[in-house]
Amino acid sequence: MPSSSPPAIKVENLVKTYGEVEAVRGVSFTVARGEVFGFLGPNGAGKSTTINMLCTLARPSSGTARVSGFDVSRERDDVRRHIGLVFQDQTLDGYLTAAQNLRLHAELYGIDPGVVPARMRQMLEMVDLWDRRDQTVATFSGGMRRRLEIARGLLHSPRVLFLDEPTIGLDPQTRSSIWRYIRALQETEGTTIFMTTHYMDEAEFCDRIAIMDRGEIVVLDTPAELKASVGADRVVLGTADDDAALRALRDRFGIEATVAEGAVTFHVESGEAFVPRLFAELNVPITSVAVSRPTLDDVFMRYTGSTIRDAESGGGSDLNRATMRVLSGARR
Ligand SMILES: Nc1ncnc2c1ncn2[C@@H]1O[C@H](COP(=O)(O)OP(=O)(O)OP(=O)(O)O)[C@@H](O)[C@H]1O
Repeated sequence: MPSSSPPAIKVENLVKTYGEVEAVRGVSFTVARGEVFGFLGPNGAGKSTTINMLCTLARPSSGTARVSGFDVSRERDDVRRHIGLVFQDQTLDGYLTAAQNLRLHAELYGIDPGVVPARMRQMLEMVDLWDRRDQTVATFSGGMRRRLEIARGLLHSPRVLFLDEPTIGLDPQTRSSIWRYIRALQETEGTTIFMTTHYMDEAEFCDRIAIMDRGEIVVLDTPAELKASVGADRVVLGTADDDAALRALRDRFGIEATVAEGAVTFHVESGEAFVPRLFAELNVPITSVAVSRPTLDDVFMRYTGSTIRDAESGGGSDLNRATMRVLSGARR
């Protein structure tokens, strides 16, 4: 990347307060051009508020953000021209056909009419809706609508595409095809993708992930580095004599293991490399062995204190978090 080209997104000390609630508490990060950037966090963490500021839908209380080189407060129209949005609230017109929805969007964005038909075809083919272009959207399934929204969000060749939970509620097949489009886009058009998701398996596909909690970014790195930061692999052993295995692990390897759920359990840096040594040196018959690497679930748990599923199901947490924020703000 030439040094003269600005990053896709550059955020510095961005703050958003709603009355007493500090929804976003001074976040800073940079997203490189062409990157697929994942934004995770429990409900009420401040993800939507941050995205809304980046998309010029909400004004920052303080701090700065530049998208594709343009300031979100002072150059809103320029920002808007260079971004695409696929949000959770559906904004397709059900009475119009797929093609009509896209044409409307092309007009709103002032796309050169000469290039519209070819671009429409390209996008509709990418999301496998070309054959359905003349059907009304009201007849589409949820997955088809979402695919059409993605096609529409891309019609004007945005530099940065914001996706808010693009695959929520979709079947695994549609989810994986949406990911195929996202990757294809990144490769063919160099589009930067900024997305939120609650699916940890999808977060794995991101180049980098930021985890937000209570208005702050608590960690930001590649999925691999994040998992490495959580630490050691977990090894679960079935043995013929657990007590003897615990003693042998301590004496021979200096490992303090425990018996959990009927199996000898411990953590080591590199589980796979360790297993052959176990078989060779433990001197206690091993009946089963399972090694598991830290997952992004472990990462989420480590940095937010809850699993993504618990975080998702905690319906009342927004209010609690807001209250906590007010209280913690008041203490400062
Ligand atoms: N318009 C608003 N007025 C008042 N408070 C708001 C407003 N929008 C968001 N908040 C508060 O700001 C905090 C952050 O909300 P936000 O929607 O950004 O979180 P989120 O991480 O996107 O959550 P979710 O995963 O549930 O979408 C919450 O406490 C929320 O109640």
